[in-house]
Amino acid sequence: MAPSPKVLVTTRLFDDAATHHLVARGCTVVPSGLAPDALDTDISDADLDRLLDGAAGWIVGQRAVTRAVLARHPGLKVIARRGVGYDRVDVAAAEDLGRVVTIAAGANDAAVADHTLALMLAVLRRLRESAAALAAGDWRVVSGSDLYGKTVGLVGFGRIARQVARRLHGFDVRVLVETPRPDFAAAGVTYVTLPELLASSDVVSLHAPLGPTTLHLLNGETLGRMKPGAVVVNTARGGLIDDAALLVALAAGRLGGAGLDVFEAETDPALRPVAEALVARPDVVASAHAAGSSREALARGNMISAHCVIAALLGEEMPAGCLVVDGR
Ligand SMILES: NC(=O)c1ccc[n+]([C@@H]2O[C@H](COP(=O)([O-])OP(=O)(O)OC[C@H]3O[C@@H](n4cnc5c(N)ncnc54)[C@H](O)[C@@H]3O)[C@@H](O)[C@H]2O)c1
Ligand SMILES: O=C(O)[C@H](O)COP(=O)(O)O
Repeated sequence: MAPSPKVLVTTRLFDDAATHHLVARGCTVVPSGLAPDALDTDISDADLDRLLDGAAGWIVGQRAVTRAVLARHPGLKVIARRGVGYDRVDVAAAEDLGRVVTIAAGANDAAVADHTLALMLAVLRRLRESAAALAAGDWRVVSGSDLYGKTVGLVGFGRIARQVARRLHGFDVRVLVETPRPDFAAAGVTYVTLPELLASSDVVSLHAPLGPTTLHLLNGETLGRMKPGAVVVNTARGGLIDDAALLVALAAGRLGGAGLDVFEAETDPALRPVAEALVARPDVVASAHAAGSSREALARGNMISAHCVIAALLGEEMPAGCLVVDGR
């Protein structure tokens, strides 16, 4: 290993504490050159190759890490996600090429769970319409629905969904869960199939990773199986929902609204008009992939990803939170 291994940081909102830690452990930190809150998907391929030249570590945001990029940079030993989703990283290629891929497991699960509840409640209580009316000087009451007493269906039951379930118990709701491995004995949840969950839930909240089995999990057909007036919440990944089909279902009045933090348009600019039509709707409460980005979660994720890179480069044991992921 070079005496002062180069670590490229392209994830947005990286902070000084994590940078100083990398430097203190002998790394040379190379920033992306973008504005601190800009997405690394905005870096051109040529600029990325220039930035990665000679890098041993890469703390990456939502940018795709492809086999081709990895092959062009044989000195790149470790790719660390500051978050937990790694659907944009070709982990099979990384494994083939002997590279380490890590995530910051648990760094942002509380933040995403809080945000999920915020979206759920905001849609149910029609806070967007209420706030807009009041801002326009209209003091009428905009009446929404209780969360209390409802049935909430969670798709996926990993770190985030379990935190969502814990929070939901305080609302006295029935919690249904659909997951491929219903082996976690959680009090107060009932494991069901996806068709059962869709048919019974007043709120459907998505917490599964994006992959071949979850792409367009909610599409025209499955949205049509949901209870009339039900609410959809997605704080997981754009691509779990067919956004065009969701727009059709909302416009037809089939659903009660949607809370959306993630959109297909994030990775497919051709779908921008669909995302824009969704976020313009009064029954949609939206944020721009911010669920996991509370100040506290960012600080944790930044420091964990720095630790992951250092451990991989210096051959140390991976510290708590650093989870090495593979292609299986
Ligand atoms: N919006 C944000 O800012 C943000 C932040 C963090 C995570 N995320 C997304 O949330 C996802 C979940 O995060 P996590 O930390 O809970 O991950 P996790 O790996 O702990 O849990 C994922 C769960 O999904 C389940 N799953 C896998 N395939 C499924 C399928 N076909 N149907 C139903 N369930 C399935 C898994 O068995 C597991 O229970 C991440 O993959 C990421 O994409 C988004
Ligand atoms: O996968 C995640 O945890 C979220 O998408 C947030 O990722 P980020 O921390 O890289 O923004």
